[in-house]
Amino acid sequence: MAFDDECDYLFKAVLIGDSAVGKSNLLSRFSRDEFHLDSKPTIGVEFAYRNIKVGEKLIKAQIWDTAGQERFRAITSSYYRGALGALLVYDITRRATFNNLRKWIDELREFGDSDLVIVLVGNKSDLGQKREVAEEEGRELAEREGLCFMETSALENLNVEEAFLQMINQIHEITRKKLLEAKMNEASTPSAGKTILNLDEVSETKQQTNCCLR
Ligand SMILES: Nc1nc2c(ncn2[C@@H]2O[C@H](COP(=O)(O)OP(=O)(O)OP(=O)(O)O)[C@@H](O)[C@H]2O)c(=O)[nH]1
Repeated sequence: MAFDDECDYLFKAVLIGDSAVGKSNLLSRFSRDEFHLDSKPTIGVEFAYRNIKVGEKLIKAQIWDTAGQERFRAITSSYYRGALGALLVYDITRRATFNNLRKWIDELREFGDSDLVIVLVGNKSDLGQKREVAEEEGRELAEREGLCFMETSALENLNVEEAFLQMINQIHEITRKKLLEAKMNEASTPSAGKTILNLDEVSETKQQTNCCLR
């Protein structure tokens, strides 16, 4: 997490998944409300920003998109460095992209932060007649792996906002807890008599639990 002048927090999040599952279109839909039927494979890394208000705080989400194709991918470790969230995307009309999720989850666990918030996304839900992966299969995998889950359509703009916001809200929640823990640690050291804890903030944090918090 970082800070800049215009916003309270700057979060980095990443998009991953096989080629042509719709990562770039999910990002363009979320950041600019655009969709491209003829989008070209991503080469290297691209990113986009969007400002979101969560409670009283203004969050700037910086979202990175890289190629699904191995030969076009940027160096993996730097792609994940500093990321607090990830949208892991497959295409509900191509089972191979679902079968490959194991590889992506292993990569996330290897290179990602231990607190990384991961939302599993089954994209192209508008193509129901070509479906090869049942919604239930996505949900079960997500439950087994402790991830959030959502089916989306970048084309029809279904659940796109929700998927990103779910990730951003979870990141915000985890960050708040960490800041609070740091404050409490500070308060419990003898030299930190000046730190005043806001007990409303503590109880509010305790009450908020949801599927992504592990
Ligand atoms: N029907 C439908 N097509 C989609 C949807 N999202 C993306 N597409 C199409 O799928 C193709 C690939 O989309 P991209 O967004 O470029 O996929 P990507 O995952 O970024 O691909 P790489 O850059 O190669 O990793 C394009 O032809 C898009 O128009 C969707 O929700 N529904």
